[in-house]
Amino acid sequence: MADRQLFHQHDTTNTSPLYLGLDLSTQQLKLVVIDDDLRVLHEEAVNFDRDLPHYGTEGGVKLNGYQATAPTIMWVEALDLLLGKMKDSGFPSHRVAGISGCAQQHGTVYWKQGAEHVLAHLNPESLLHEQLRGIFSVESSPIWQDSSTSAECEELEVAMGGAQKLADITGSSAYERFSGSQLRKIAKARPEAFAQTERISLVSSFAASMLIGKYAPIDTADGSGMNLLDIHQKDWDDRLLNLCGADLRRKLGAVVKTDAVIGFIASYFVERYGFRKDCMVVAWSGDNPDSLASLNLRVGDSVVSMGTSDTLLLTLEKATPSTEGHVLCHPTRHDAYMAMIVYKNGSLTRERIRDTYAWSSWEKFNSLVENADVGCGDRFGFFFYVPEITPKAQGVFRFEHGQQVEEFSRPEINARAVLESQFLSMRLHARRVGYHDSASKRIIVTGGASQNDAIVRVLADVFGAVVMRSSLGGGSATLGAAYRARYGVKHASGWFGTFEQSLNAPGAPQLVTVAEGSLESYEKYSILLEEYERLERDVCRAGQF
Ligand SMILES: Nc1ncnc2c1ncn2[C@@H]1O[C@H](COP(=O)(O)OP(=O)(O)O)[C@@H](O)[C@H]1O
Ligand SMILES: O=C(CO)[C@@H](O)[C@H](O)COP(=O)(O)O
Repeated sequence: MADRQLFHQHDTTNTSPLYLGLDLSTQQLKLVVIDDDLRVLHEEAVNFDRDLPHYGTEGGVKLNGYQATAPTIMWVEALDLLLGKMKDSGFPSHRVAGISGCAQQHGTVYWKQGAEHVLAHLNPESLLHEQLRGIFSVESSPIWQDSSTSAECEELEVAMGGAQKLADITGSSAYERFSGSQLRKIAKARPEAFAQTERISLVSSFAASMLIGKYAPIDTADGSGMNLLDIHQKDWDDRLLNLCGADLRRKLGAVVKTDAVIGFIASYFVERYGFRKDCMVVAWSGDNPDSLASLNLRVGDSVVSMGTSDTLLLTLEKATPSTEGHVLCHPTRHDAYMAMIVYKNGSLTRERIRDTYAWSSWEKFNSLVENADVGCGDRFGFFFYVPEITPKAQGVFRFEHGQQVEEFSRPEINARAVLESQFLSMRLHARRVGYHDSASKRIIVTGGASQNDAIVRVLADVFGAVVMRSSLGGGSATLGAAYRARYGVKHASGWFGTFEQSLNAPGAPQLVTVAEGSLESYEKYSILLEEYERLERDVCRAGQF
């Protein structure tokens, strides 16, 4: 897919535009280059644990009990490392007409007083992390894996008149990882640091700020993951701002539509990496909204993204939030919304089972999955190694013939049990955010684990669905960002088609069927789902946190 040779032609006559999409996700910073026909020319990535080991992260994160953070400066260093790799590969950055990006959602970055001045005067002779070290008032950014703010969540819900009232405004009841409760916690626990903070960014708008050399606005889609934005008015809710910290309207800045052009690339990148001065930067968003943007979906399609987290995404024509799951502003349609359910125990939990029961090999894991029966012979597992979001519970619980057991009598069954459990949970909870549960629907899979055929076959069986993958591979959030970059530039240059129309180009991804679940499997799993739902209630009681 990525043809490095393209960058070695030194063809100065080729001036056709290129677009970049970046994704600052949990474990890595990724980049994709597309041309004006939407063809993917190149992909690159920096993995935090492997390429920046001096920060000592595991899976890009530092865990301390319920707290989960990432060193903000690590993300800064990653950006130069990535662009340095691109430069070394002969990448013609002078052809880049537009850049956009996305990031893991909910995490926050705290810029000290005076930081914007530093951003505006970056010296291309030294690296970003050398210049930005010390300008964050909180040096470890709380991220989406954090579950340390239960008290603040309760305070927010009580103050707003209940969980449903909060969801009616912001699209979600209070969630520990959402930025509002995280801000309230920092404002209370570290008042001096909070007072010294000039600007608060999401991870997405923080990365965009480096690119434009000034504070970048938060976009409506990623802003919907904060418990602070009124998703109907598409503006901050002042009552919530006041509850979460002083002077927040100023500290958060304005909110913009996700397709807004937010500025031109900063001179640092022009001088150090050869970008052209008029390269536009389009608002950055969340990685899940950009996964949705990367796919030309039909009405009724669902997306299952299996990155570090697992998520289920749907387009909604109307916002009817409940206390389960999330409703976000849609990234590419101003009149629509997206529903989202999120699981913390996604890829890392599958990896843990693979390492324990399948000799750390996906191949062996897959053969264990394929050799086990539907329903694992009346066995169910709940694998919440880290405190789970959906449902709110922690711990590992196994049931064999209705009885709770420490370990299955056939331990190798864990491989299929973890997948069945994850997908039964999605089917159960998806119904509550607007998914119409019936067989033969289309599910489009994205993210690292979507490349695994055995995993997607179980997904197809549990949902009785046609599971499809993009012909362009697994990392679709970067691609969504690149498509938005291209659309934003075209729009700013006077083209008034819709985002969906802009995807009508020769290199647009094709959806390829990778697994087909049958009506028979759908019905079998419908019966298992009733037992699963009952057990889940017990697990939630036993695994409270
Ligand atoms: N063949 C595979 N089978 C199952 N999971 C895989 C496979 N290849 C990669 N993964 C999973 O993909 C995850 C990374 O997915 P990715 O979408 O890149 O994550 P993120 O965007 O959160 O950094 C890894 O944690 C890994 O477990
Ligand atoms: O918390 C959420 C969404 O609500 C997560 O989905 C994060 O956005 C992390 O994304 P990945 O790194 O797993 O792609």
